Amino acid sequence: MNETLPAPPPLDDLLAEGPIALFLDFDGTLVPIAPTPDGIAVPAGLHADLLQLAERLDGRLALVSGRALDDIETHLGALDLAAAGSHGIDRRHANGAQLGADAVDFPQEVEQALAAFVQESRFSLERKPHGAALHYRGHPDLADEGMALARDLAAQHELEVKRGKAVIELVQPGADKGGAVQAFMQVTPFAGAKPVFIGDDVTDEDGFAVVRETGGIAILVGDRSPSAAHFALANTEAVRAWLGL
Ligand SMILES: O=P(O)(O)OC[C@H]1O[C@H](O[C@H]2O[C@H](CO)[C@@H](O)[C@H](O)[C@H]2O)[C@H](O)[C@@H](O)[C@@H]1O
Repeated sequence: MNETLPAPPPLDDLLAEGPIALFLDFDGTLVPIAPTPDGIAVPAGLHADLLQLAERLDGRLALVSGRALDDIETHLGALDLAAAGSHGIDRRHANGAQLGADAVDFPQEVEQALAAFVQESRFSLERKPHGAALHYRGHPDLADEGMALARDLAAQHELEVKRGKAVIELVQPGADKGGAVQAFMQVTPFAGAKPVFIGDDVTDEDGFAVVRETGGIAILVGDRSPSAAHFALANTEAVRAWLGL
């Protein structure tokens, strides 16, 4: 638990002050971190609980994840929620309609280069339509090698590198969670509400920065310093309890 950040006020208290728009990270926020991306244990009824919460917020709830949207659907079922996947660049309204421009596909030659690289290494490759992730959980010694490769490929193909928990990712320029929050906050039903962003990873700091700049509330899950968050919750269980799930 972050010792310098206080717990957020109860959700009911925030709602009593006015409408809020809730932006929720997925891994490490709603679902505990697991050894592999497919090995997560999704709490029973999570999707139904989120739908109920979204209804309570008049639809102002969006998932904002590093995962691809179709990957999240393999774990939650067909999404009836607003969501932004692949680090926020692939955005959808709750009815499934695209929000903004279509996200650009990940270059095939980069995916092939990564696939060839992981065959000869202890990394595992997560393919996404708009990015790719090199996972090295359990092998922290691989981080420098992974970063060197990712930086090279990013420079050659005009991509960007993101680091997360035991993962190095290549993404399209502009893929960041802050951009997703800004995009949702311009449209119904989010516009005019106070944004609240909850996330655990360094990639969530982009979302924190945007809600901070726009008078919202940033909530860190776990511990990290520095962070732009105002408040902290200890873990995914504390998040679900705070949300009333
Ligand atoms: O933005 P998020 O929803 O938090 O997604 C961030 C990345 O999460 C996943 O990787 C992380 O979680 C895995 C399962 O717990 C874990 O094995 C891995 O070490 C973590 O980095 C996902 O696989 C990535 O695509 C997301 O970008």
